[in-house]
Amino acid sequence: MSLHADDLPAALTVTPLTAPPDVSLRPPGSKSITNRALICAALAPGRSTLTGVLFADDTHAMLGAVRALGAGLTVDEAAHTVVVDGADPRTATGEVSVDARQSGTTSRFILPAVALRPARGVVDGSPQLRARPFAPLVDALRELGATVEDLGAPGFLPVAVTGPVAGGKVALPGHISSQYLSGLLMAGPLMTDGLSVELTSQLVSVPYVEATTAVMAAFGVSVDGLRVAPGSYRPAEYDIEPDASAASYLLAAAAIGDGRVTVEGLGERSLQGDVRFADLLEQMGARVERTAAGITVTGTGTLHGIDVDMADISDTAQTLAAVAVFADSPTRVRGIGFIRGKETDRIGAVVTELRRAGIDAVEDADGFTVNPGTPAPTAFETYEDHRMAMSLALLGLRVPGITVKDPKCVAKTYPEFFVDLSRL
Ligand SMILES: O=C(O)C1=C[C@@H](OP(=O)(O)O)[C@@H](O)[C@H](O)C1
Ligand SMILES: C=C(OP(=O)(O)O)C(=O)O
Repeated sequence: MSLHADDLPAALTVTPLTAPPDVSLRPPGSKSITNRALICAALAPGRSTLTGVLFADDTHAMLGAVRALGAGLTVDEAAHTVVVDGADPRTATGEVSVDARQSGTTSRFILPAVALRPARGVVDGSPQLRARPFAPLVDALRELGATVEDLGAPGFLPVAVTGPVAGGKVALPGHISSQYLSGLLMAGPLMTDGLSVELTSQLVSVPYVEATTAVMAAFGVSVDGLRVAPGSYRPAEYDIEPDASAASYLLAAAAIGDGRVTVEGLGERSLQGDVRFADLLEQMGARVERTAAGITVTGTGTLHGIDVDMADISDTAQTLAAVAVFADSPTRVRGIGFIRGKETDRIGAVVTELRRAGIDAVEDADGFTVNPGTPAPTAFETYEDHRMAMSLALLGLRVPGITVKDPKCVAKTYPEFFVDLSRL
């Protein structure tokens, strides 16, 4: 049976490891970097070539979105390459519509870019995405001079936006999602007056904003503080590094399975904050080696619980919850109340599912506590959340009878997840 997301059954029982893993793997390209590079390339007049591209549901959503924006695309999935012929959206005509599917990044990055067009553009997504918060971005775009129509409940998708957006100064909350800020910054240089953002609350997911400014710099635009001067993007040849959030499952497997896993291509100069997940495994007792070429985690047979703020790297909180099950003391995760607004309420979901397996997990306003235990054979619900599926599957490496329902949901960011898991 193929373990690619397209071919998976309605429920998948994970085969426990029979020996400690000892492998070196290269996860697919970063979702976050792919979707940033696609936006910047689409806004850069001329031809850009992106290599190491992730092909998954979230990036297919972005490919469709930048096509609607006017970019020409030549896609070679087998070679992980996309050639982008960028176009200036400020000269576009005609109504467009974008289906962002389940993708937060696509929807939050494309909306400010669509607002650069002097014509109407509709942005919508799946029912799951329609339930995720958009109000701060809609409010900011209105303040910057765009017309935004609520086509559904105010503050949620779908919306229609008509530009051009003049730009200037805008106040933006930071505590709900960093994606609003990243999306505004990327459209910033094409706003008539440029853009200057003032955060009105503490920013979460900070490393993602650093990744945004790094990708913008590669396409010739610099961000000074949270200010972008009017200007233009330059086309570029851009190689996308592997996905650090995807890597968390593979590195966690080394710790859980008392083996050794190397993730290739995520060196010390990675743009992704989620590479710091390895630091947490180290704090728990695993051995970690970092080189320019990658990260190696070696399980030592002992894992201790930790108390950690994961506001910067919250996509790996569920991965940590799975590792914490096998520690010798409780793990407390803090600072991540905002992940209740992701694909699902991730705090509620992870606690509910661990408890379903007989693990004593406790929900808090801003995180959770996992008390270690031995999971019972369980069929886990996954809430259409790829990270629920990938994290809970890790339990099945150590104990028999772990089944993940709707495993296909990994297609959002990591269609080959179960293929790679089987290589352990
Ligand atoms: O900018 C990005 O690429 C992302 C930012 C994070 O979202 P929030 O800023 O909403 O926490 C993260 O969870 C998401 O998977 C990707
Ligand atoms: C939260 C996530 O994605 P997004 O917000 O881009 O939909 C994720 O990939 O875990």
